[in-house]
Amino acid sequence: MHTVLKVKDVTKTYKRQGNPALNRVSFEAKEGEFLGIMGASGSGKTTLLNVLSTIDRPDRGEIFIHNINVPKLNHAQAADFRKRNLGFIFQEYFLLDSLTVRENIAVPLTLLHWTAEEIERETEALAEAFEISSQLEKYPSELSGGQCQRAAAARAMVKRPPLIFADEPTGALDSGSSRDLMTALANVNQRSGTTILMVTHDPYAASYTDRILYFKDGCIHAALERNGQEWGDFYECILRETARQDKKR
Ligand SMILES: Nc1ncnc2c1ncn2[C@@H]1O[C@H](COP(=O)(O)OP(=O)(O)OP(=O)(O)O)[C@@H](O)[C@H]1O
Repeated sequence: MHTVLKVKDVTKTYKRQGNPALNRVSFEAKEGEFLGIMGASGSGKTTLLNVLSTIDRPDRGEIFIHNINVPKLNHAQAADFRKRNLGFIFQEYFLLDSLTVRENIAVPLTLLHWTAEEIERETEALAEAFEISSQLEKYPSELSGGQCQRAAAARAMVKRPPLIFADEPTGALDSGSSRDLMTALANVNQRSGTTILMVTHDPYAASYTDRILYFKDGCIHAALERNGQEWGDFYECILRETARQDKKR
């Protein structure tokens, strides 16, 4: 498997902050890997997502996405790089209210000037994968929160980017909607080979990943790997490790 993301010695200190928000962080993610990032509030997870996704720059260190050292990109190059290579899923869905679900999912492809046929094919394939085919002609205001988040996930994946960043995707969902989202996300991840890096406080959401990095004080403090475990066994491991990390705070 190729390495899609390589993070080497990444350090970031905000102005007027004594301690670094990220302190010499190094890790890799392989093609098709579903990687979870967990850790207490203030441990550096959002800062990590921001520097990896070219929204912010590290002070030191290297971040290679498909062999491109992204902190070296200028503003315009970074914007173009994001448009072509990265997908985003946030806790808030950020769907456009005036567009139908079909149009919302298609936005990234329209921006990349795909043909109408390609757009229709890919939009419908992703809608099916996220079980919202029957909602395609509706507007976001007519959907449940879970359906909105699955539409947002379909939009993030429709251009089949090599790397998706998900920031607390289940944060606003009830348990049933979380399960539907995570099941679909994990299925599409396995089928498409897209690498997903997901920040979450939710052990249930994390139980769908292949590996979890626990952050503390800007460093990777512990790691858990699924290693072929059944879902329930991995979920228990995560609950135990999360409790252990909470105690150490
Ligand atoms: N814009 C900023 N300016 C100054 N300090 C910041 C800024 N953003 C974050 N920090 C500090 O950097 C550290 C890491 O914050 P970060 O938001 O990355 O943590 P987090 O793990 O995402 O927290 P949460 O789970 O609450 O979102 C914290 O000490 C925080 O106070």
